[in-house]
Amino acid sequence: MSVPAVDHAVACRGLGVVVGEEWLFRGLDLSLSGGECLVLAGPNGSGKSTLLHCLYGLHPPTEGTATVAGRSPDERDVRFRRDVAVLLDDSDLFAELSPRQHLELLATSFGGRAGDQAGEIDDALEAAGLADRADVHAYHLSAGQRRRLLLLGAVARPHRVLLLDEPERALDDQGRGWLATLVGLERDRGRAVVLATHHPPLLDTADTVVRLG
Ligand SMILES: Nc1ncnc2c1ncn2[C@@H]1O[C@H](COP(=O)(O)OP(=O)(O)OP(=O)(O)O)[C@@H](O)[C@H]1O
Repeated sequence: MSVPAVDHAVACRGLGVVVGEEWLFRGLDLSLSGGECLVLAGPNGSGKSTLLHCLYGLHPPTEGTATVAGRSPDERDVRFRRDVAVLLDDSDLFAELSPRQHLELLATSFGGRAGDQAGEIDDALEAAGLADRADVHAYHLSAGQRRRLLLLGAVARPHRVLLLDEPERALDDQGRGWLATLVGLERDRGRAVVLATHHPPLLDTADTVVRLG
């Protein structure tokens, strides 16, 4: 499903975060429209995850402003969550649900009817290389298979903006190729993507690279 491109899907002005007594980053200006991808790069501890937390309303900036999908980030606000999908460090699965049940749950949670998206779910599982694991409990999945399912879950939600923290983690070469395709599809559908990565080929998917640290 395509969504209308949103001008300035992400906009930050003078954003800064202090951790302890030091500025992790400061004076950060970002501007991203629908259909664009912004990649956050930088060494361990440079603040990439913290910046993503700011954009999802999980970490208040020390100074400056952030606007995401036209709102001040607040993950408790259902209107915000309807526009902003996320895969963060601590994103997790329901151990007792299968990949298919996870995606069905997401489909029905956001207004769809059970069964309506069965074909799309099959296609998504196939593309992610999870077709033969579609009906096993999530606790039987490998780390890379869990990561693939978490990514599928993030993009299965309605959203205009997608935030991804090191989405390549635990993925093999084939999985990283699938991830790059997924990010390309998101852009084609008019979504704005912000991702933090240590995987250089993902930098090629970027319209803008912001290096922290
Ligand atoms: N709430 C917090 N309280 C204390 N320190 C924090 C907090 N949030 C982040 N930090 C510190 O801020 C620094 C940046 O962490 P962050 O996870 O944002 O970096 P990163 O660039 O994502 O690193 P990595 O590449 O290792 O994932 C770290 O030193 C971390 O310990």
